[in-house]
Amino acid sequence: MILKVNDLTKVYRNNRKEELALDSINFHVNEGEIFSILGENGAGKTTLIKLMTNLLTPSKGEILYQGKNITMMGKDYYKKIGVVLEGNRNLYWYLSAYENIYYFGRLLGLNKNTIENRANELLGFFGLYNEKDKKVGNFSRGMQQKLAIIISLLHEPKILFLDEPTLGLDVLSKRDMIKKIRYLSRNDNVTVIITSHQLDVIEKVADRVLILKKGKIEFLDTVFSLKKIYSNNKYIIKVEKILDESYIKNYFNKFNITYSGNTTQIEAYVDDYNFINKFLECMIKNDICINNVSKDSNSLEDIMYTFLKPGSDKVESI
Ligand SMILES: Nc1ncnc2c1ncn2[C@@H]1O[C@H](COP(=O)(O)OP(=O)(O)OP(=O)(O)O)[C@@H](O)[C@H]1O
Repeated sequence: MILKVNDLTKVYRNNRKEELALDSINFHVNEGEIFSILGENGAGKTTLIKLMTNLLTPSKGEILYQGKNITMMGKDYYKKIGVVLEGNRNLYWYLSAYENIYYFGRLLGLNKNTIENRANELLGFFGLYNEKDKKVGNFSRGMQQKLAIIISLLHEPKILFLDEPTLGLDVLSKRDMIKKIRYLSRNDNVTVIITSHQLDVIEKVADRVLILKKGKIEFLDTVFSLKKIYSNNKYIIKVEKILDESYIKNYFNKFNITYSGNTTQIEAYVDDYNFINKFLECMIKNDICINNVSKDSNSLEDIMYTFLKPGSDKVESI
């Protein structure tokens, strides 16, 4: 375990108004894991990240880094963490990539040799070595994002905080970024704490997800168990005949139908596969051609949608 969050509470006080942004939350982060923080707008993600990066102080509770309170650690804690909260906005656009690295490296207290060695290694790793002398203002969004991450990794932090690292990236750059994040975690044992509204990214990259709702923890476990617990038993059946809704109702309680030409596609939600069997038997008995039967598991996005839907307190079956 690298971070331990105990009874963490944050109350904002403005003009005599109080806003409880985080309400006594407890969790830990394991060393080397990719830990993702999710939740709807206003759930408390930014507040939590700001507390974990020591940019805010808790109203109650504490965060321990390897057993030490991060508020007490002060500067020592900053040596352990790398933070990319606003991506490219941290960079100087009129300086080259290398000049940016050098400038921030010096601010981090690193000497010239260390910066040079580390810069060459990281520029190579992120595929930016040949661009190192170009002005950052001429960089694409993906290149700027990579450079911001390079700078945050210069001092070899143990924990890397990434806020929306793939926002605005094209498909290729997004995949590349996912690969790099996984490499950092798996090969360099960097703990990555990541927030993103892009759930396809989280699904591919995260080991565990913490879902916040109104300042409380709604769920905390692996992506795998989130999907296992909350995935619906949805089956897709395609048959070569136009079947009436009233007919399908004999077999399934919850379903959607779409028609195309002479085929009917049924999305059926069942807890018991026997209902599918009975339906298929009937199709065979009546000489109706079955084109497809498949099980469709929910994506993380589907699951989050049910979490965040107004009025939903728990994930429900569709
Ligand atoms: N400086 C502040 N003063 C008062 N209230 C605040 C402040 N910052 C955040 N809040 C409130 O705290 C709650 C949590 O906000 P936070 O920004 O942490 O949510 P979030 O999950 O990061 O949202 P988003 O996805 O929109 O960025 C919200 O109700 C918000 O209005």
